[in-house]
Amino acid sequence: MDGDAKLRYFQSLLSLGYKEIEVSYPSASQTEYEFTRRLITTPGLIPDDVWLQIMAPCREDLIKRTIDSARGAKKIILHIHLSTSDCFRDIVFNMSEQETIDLAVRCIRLIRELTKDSPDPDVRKTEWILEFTPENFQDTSVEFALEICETIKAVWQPTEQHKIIFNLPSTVEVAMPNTFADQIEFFCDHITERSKVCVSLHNHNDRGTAVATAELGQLAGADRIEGCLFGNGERTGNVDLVTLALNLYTQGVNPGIDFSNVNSVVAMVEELTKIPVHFRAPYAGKYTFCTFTGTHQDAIRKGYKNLNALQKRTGRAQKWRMPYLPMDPMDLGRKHEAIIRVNSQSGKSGIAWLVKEVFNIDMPRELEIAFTRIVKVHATDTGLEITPEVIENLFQTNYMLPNYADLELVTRTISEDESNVKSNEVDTKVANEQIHIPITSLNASFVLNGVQRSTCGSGNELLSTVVNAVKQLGFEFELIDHKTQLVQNSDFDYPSRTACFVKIHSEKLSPIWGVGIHKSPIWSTFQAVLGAAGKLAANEAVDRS
Ligand SMILES: CC(=O)SCCNC(=O)CCNC(=O)[C@H](O)C(C)(C)COP(=O)(O)OP(=O)(O)OC[C@H]1O[C@@H](n2cnc3c(N)ncnc32)[C@H](O)[C@@H]1OP(=O)(O)O
Ligand SMILES: CC(C)C(=O)C(=O)O
Repeated sequence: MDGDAKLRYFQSLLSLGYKEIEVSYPSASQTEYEFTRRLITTPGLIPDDVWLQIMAPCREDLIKRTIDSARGAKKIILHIHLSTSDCFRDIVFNMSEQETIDLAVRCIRLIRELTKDSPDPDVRKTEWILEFTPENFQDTSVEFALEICETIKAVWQPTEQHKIIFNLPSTVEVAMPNTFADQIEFFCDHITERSKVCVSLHNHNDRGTAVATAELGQLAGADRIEGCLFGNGERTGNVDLVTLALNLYTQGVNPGIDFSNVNSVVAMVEELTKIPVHFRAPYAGKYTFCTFTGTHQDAIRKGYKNLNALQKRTGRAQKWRMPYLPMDPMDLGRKHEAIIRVNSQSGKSGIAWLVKEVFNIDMPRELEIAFTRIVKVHATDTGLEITPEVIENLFQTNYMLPNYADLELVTRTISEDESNVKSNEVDTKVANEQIHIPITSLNASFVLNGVQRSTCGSGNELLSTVVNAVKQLGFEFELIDHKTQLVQNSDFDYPSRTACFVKIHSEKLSPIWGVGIHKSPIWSTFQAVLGAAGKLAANEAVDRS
């Protein structure tokens, strides 16, 4: 990242709520040094309660340069690292334990002189905290780690107000989380002047257990954890701070970090680091709140129904209790609509969910089963995910009039029976199951696919009247089932619409469904019956040929 990108990243971390941010390795390059200077010298970039952390190896020349980069800062955590494991001491440094301690002591003495003991009052105005990392702590004998930390503490002389940070890393993760936790517990129990020590963890993910290791280490006594958003870092990365924070959140502990718009955090990190966040990353992945399989979709649909019913009954928000979804996606600024994804392994619940999203209708159970068969054949044939657009297309093609939206009512005369319901009441009256609107005759003119047609029919009530009117157009069929439903998108959706579901069959062919949706119950019934009759006739024609 260049300076501008680093600045944006820094500001994003601030807005999420982080208070200790490692911003640079000033001795590594001019870019790192200048970025540190830019943060410190640009007024207003660093809030008063935020600590800048800067990092250096245990080398005098590089430490001097690092401290120089911090001139004028209010609060600095100076982070020095030196490996303590046998493997690194032998192979990389060729130093004994005593030589390693001696090097550390020399460097900490130098740091004291250049910071809190400096003769320059301006340097002493900075609040200095020393952080020391015995690198490869997990692979270091815990006795030696303690010995070097005790020695460093004695040289630095921390206070309770400005504790020394001992940052104990699994630099390369080489053991199970419980083993690491035992090492941390031992360290916490044996380090002296514990109230002047902040025990910090720094976990890498080589065994894929960085989160578990950090959490167990914290339970074992650690006070602080270092990590990166989405686990970026060398090799398999550092511990993922997003997961750590939201794991706390889901246990009812406020992590003090705001991920209420997690998608924007993903976008920021992906843009600046050019490293994508995995689709299945905990909490933040694109698929985290998507379910592809039928039984999961069914359970979640029931979960939402249950939650909504409880909320309606009690008039207040309910505790999150949802199969398969560990937290409410809304808490992360994510949407419920994204939850159901349908493919060839989905069942009727997921498909019904999408139909509800697209048309706002609850299909009768038998129609759900019939439509699921159609969708699954399509999903298997194409091998693709079923999107709302595909659902809309399949549903219309199979159950609705072609271009049903173009079906225009030209004229309609209605005669009513003795109960004398006024005609404008008829249009707004809706029943949830069977509709019994007392219409006994109907003259309908309509335009379908650009062709003007008209028909008339009579019966005992709306449904039989419409069925007869459609039969007058030359269709032969018998009505088997019929349901009507109110379709209301929102409180403002007035007048509401009616969905009509009919199932018909003929002597030769198996049953077929038709669906109509219109603000007039008469017209939605007409659409449903005409749509099903037309489809049945088309199937018969195919059957004959
Ligand atoms: C576990 C971690 O992630 S620690 C963080 C690591 N981060 C970085 O290294 C980023 C910045 N690093 C750099 O810019 C450079 O490596 C520098 C400036 C630190 C050193 O650069 P150079 O002097 O050119 O050496 P180089 O990059 O080859 O590093 C290896 C040298 O550093 C020494 N070294 C490695 N770690 C440390 C340490 N913690 N303390 C002191 N010396 C160290 C090695 O022993 C080796 O010394 P040698 O040349 O005498 O054998
Ligand atoms: C320098 C330290 C903190 C480190 O990155 C590690 O040991 O993993």
